[in-house]
Amino acid sequence: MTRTVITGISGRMGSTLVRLAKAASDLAVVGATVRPGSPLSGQDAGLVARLGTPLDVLAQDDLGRALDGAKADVVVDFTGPEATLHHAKVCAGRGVALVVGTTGFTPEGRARLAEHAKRIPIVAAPNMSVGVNLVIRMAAELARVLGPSFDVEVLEAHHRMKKDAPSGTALKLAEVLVDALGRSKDDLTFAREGQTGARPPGEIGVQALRGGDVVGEHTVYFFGEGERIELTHRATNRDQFATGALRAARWVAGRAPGLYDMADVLGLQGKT
Ligand SMILES: NC(=O)C1=CN([C@@H]2O[C@H](COP(=O)(O)OP(=O)(O)OC[C@H]3O[C@@H](n4cnc5c(N)ncnc54)[C@H](OP(=O)(O)O)[C@@H]3O)[C@@H](O)[C@H]2O)C=CC1
Ligand SMILES: O=C(O)C1=N[C@H](C(=O)O)C[C@H](O)C1
Repeated sequence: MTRTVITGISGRMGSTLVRLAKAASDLAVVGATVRPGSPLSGQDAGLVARLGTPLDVLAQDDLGRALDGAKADVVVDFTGPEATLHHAKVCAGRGVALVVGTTGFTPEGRARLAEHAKRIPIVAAPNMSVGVNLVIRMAAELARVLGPSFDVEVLEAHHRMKKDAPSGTALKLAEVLVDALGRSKDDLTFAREGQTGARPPGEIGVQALRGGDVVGEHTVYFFGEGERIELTHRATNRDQFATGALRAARWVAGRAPGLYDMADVLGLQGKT
């Protein structure tokens, strides 16, 4: 049984995680949190996460309090960059493993997460869907084989409430495409406007759409002469993100300290 604490349980991902963790026979939800000062603090986590049934675990507005006496193996965190970095510090101080789905970290934030991972095992990935992680690998492979004669563009679409852009997944795709094509981060173009001139060779475009209730869509375009390849993943609900995160939670509990990603969890050969 993996004893699991879930943060941000009133959120879109937090509530999905509580529902799927409760349904899993090998996971026990032993703690849950909401934002500090939230009026939901002290209420039953099942009700906060809109399960319709109590969970007999009270939501706390502080991760330390949620961990007190919980004997947790792992914390699963999909909140926001600042909250996640605070949670990573708390987990590192208590020797509890961590799964991070949060996106939108600055380079400094990512470095702080890596520092905490010297003390505890952390799985961090901008997209926990198995399908997306395979798409990321396929994109790298296509880029390597097609080479520089194809123009590469990444397009993502998300719901109107998403706070960061481009998505963490689009940035990960951009990173693996840069590597596969032997380019540099300077080749990434995040917006175009005005007299941009002809497309520079080697440019990799990354564009973001926002609107409605789009769960998450990513397409990598490979535009060639006389042909075009489009590699698309469309998420139609959040369950596959949560299922992947809970798989990561089972995998990371009890591991050696280190910063792991979903490729490690899924046993994919070599990192992209
Ligand atoms: N890796 C992946 O597969 C995926 C990653 N994500 C990422 O996950 C993150 C969350 O997304 P989503 O669920 O849609 O966002 P939501 O805004 O729906 O949920 C975030 C939740 O975190 C809560 N929160 C904020 N600060 C704290 C804190 N200090 N302690 C506890 N809870 C806190 C918020 O509370 P309040 O409502 O009171 O503000 C909110 O309930 C984003 O970064 C998103 O990009 C999303 C989907 C998949
Ligand atoms: O905020 C979201 O919703 C999502 N965020 C992740 C990202 O930034 O890549 C993953 C997913 O597409 C949903």
